[in-house]
Amino acid sequence: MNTTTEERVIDVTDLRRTYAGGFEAVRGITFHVGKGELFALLGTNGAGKTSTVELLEGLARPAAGQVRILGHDPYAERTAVRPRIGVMLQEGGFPAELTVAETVRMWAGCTSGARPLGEALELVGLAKRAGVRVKQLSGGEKRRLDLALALLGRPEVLFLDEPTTGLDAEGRAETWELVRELRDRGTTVLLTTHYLEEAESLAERLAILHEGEIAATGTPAEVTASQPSRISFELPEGYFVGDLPPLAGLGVTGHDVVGRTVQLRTPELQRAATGLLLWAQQAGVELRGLDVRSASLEEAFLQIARDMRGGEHGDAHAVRTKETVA
Ligand SMILES: Nc1ncnc2c1ncn2[C@@H]1O[C@H](COP(=O)(O)OP(=O)(O)OP(=O)(O)O)[C@@H](O)[C@H]1O
Repeated sequence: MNTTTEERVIDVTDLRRTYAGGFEAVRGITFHVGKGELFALLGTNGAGKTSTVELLEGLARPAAGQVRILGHDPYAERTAVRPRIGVMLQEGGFPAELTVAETVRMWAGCTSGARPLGEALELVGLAKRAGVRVKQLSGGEKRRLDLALALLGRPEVLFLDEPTTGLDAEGRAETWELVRELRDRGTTVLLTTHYLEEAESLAERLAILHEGEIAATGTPAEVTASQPSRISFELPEGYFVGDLPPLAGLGVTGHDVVGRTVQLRTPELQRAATGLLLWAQQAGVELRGLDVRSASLEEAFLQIARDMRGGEHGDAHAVRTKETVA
């Protein structure tokens, strides 16, 4: 997305975060998110997602670099930024003895222009659970309560940290629908998630973090396009791999054979599939179990993580403590 500096609701430049002991969890990342855009931050465990999001939320000060949320420094200008953002943390940590309604009312007391209780609960499908104590909620219901609280002040910018963890398929779909509606009404959303299909389905753009750096960024289609597509099929009776047309000539860059199943990898899906099907037609054979597909975001993610591990350093990560120095 080509946004001017004024349109950038989230603007991150060469951001770094260092913990006590000198461990650098965020190593100079740059990205921006425009108004009404949904941007996903993905990464393996320990990649630096939470460390980054905490800087964006103004909970810690960067070691270097700059964050601007709605044009303000979220750490130094917290009072200007806080009322305009909604934060859904990974662990809500509500008092267990309070009911859902009491929890929302308590939160509303600290939120300017809070939505009415009924509206907040309706939004996340908890209206019928208003009188239930928090300790009796399921994991998924607690996530919805987290979301209701994040949405209470009608935020312009919404930070969602693993919003659908613990939700069943239906709950996840409902949350996705709600997040889409909020985005369509102009809310800017920064999402971190372990569910790659969640990012694929919701995000206009995303960044894959690995060891504190951005390993890949772009639209989901751009990120997956960087990975080879796959064609798999069963070798026809009486045929061997050597009987196939020359694979390099079809733009195939790699292949595996397991039993009689062949899997081809290619960055030129149309060329490879056409060549293979023409060959099958001319040979008068059927390619049973034929499956032709572009890389999924999940495959791209796993491949990027593997590639990055190839150039690993490791030692610098061994020594670290749990205190923030910056
Ligand atoms: N307070 C801290 N002190 C020292 N190191 C920390 C601290 N918090 C996080 N780290 C380290 O920083 C790195 C990034 O952690 P972070 O929690 O940001 O990753 P993440 O991408 O959010 O991971 P996950 O998906 O597991 O939540 C990890 O190696 C982690 O061990």
